[in-house]
Amino acid sequence: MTLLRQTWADLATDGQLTLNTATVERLRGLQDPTDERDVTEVYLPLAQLLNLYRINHDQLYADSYGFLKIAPTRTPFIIGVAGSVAVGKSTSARLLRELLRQSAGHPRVELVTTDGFLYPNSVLEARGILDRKGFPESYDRRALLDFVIAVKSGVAEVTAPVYSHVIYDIVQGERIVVTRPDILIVEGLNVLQPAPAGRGDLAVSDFFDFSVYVDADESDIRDWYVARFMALRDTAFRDPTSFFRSYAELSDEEAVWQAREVWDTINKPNLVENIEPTRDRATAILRKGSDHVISEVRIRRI
Ligand SMILES: Nc1ncnc2c1ncn2[C@@H]1O[C@H](COP(=O)(O)OP(=O)(O)O)[C@@H](O)[C@H]1O
Ligand SMILES: CC(C)(COP(=O)(O)O)[C@@H](O)C(=O)NCCC(=O)O
Repeated sequence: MTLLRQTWADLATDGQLTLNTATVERLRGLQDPTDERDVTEVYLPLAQLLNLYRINHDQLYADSYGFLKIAPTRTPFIIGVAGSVAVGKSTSARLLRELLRQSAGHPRVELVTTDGFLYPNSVLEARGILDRKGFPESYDRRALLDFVIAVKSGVAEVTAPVYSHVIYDIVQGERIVVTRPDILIVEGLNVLQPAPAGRGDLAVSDFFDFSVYVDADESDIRDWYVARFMALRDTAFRDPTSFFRSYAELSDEEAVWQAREVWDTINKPNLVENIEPTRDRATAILRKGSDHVISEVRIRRI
């Protein structure tokens, strides 16, 4: 079912849960105009719906363990957040993390981005796929799956590798540690992908209890990608350790050309071939207009 933004906003019943301007500004990504109104009108009802799913999930596990006569263990609720490069997934995932943390019982919520599971540049280079970063084959899917299974099974301490956009590679020796959260959010381009056909294997999406796809027209996302590239040229690309230092010297015209080139040869094909086809697998689709603002929400009913 598709709900226009106002109809969706009217579903919210918990006016207590909110985030202040400073928090929203801290959590939103570069060039992302998401504001407090979006939190109240879009993310608050979403967090409430998520909490309904979570309460039922916890009850189902408790009842099943009782039926099977096995010791009850706390099973974390897993949320996937998917969508194109530059669509604003990170903002959505961070806002949900914050809202869920504030909800009843103050659950422990962890957020992991799948870029940590990209193969290091040395491996991508050896396989001749350095220009396919973000495509399914550029990830160590087995390691990502093992990570999610370990968290879902309640392993006390699970670690994940860390990716840096600044050095454009996996950070050697750095890991993030996840210690038995109540909720795990897994955010990334390809998290809704099913397991490769014919292998009888599993995919991380098999472990999601709820999933969100952030959606917009490709031409709009391309414009946001280019605008963000221009903003990065004046900020992050100036960092002496940035892999993209040379981009900081590009003229406006050259920077637009370069950003479009990356979009047209990498991010658009990945969106069209791999990411967009997974959209209808999501429990909720947040649909953005050309102004980057969420205009409607689609909820999968089956
Ligand atoms: N080259 C870069 N340097 C620094 N930060 C970057 C760079 N590219 C992307 N980012 C940041 O990384 C985060 C994830 O970006 P992306 O994968 O495009 O997803 P989304 O825009 O959907 O959140 C964003 O917060 C973005 O601002
Ligand atoms: C790091 C990414 C693959 C996103 O990873 P994710 O966390 O979504 O798995 C992407 O932001 C990226 O940098 N792609 C490479 C092409 C580009 O520079 O836009």
